[in-house]
Amino acid sequence: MSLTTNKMFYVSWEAFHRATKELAHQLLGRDFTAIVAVSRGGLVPAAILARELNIRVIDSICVASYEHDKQGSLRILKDASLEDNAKLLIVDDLVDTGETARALREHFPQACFVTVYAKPQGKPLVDHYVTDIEQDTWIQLPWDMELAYSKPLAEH
Ligand SMILES: O=P(O)(O)OC[C@H]1O[C@H](OP(=O)(O)OP(=O)(O)O)[C@H](O)[C@@H]1O
Repeated sequence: MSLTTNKMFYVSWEAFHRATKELAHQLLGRDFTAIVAVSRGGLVPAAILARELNIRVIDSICVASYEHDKQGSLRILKDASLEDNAKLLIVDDLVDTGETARALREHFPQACFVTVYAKPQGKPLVDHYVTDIEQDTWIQLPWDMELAYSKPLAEH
């Protein structure tokens, strides 16, 4: 993910849960036998989708992006042990530039790739998503935030 402006989209746990359940509605009736969560961001939506769609075989692929010289490529720290096939559901929280999604699509060409949030650049790479987010907006996910005191407006 890259932050180019300070536009923020704050997501509460409830909002994230609701959006992921909407994603589950889109996928209902499809015959998925297993989920691969893209760690780390995909772990939470993968758990929610597994519950809603009654999928009990869950695996993960652990990735990190190269930050300097090899920008754009992805390092696989741990691969999934499940074989690529059309009944495999690959889950991530969001698609931004699409670099992660592109690499995962190459890795799992037959699988269905879904995210909860999608920015315009990455959107064409996902099969299903729920919420559009502008490219220059940073998505603040609930596990990256905590409750904090907010000063009354009159005191600002
Ligand atoms: O479309 P892209 O530009 O590739 O960005 C999307 C990726 O970025 C986030 O992961 P992040 O790199 O923040 O790692 P993390 O999930 O382990 O925190 C997110 O979970 C996606 O996997």
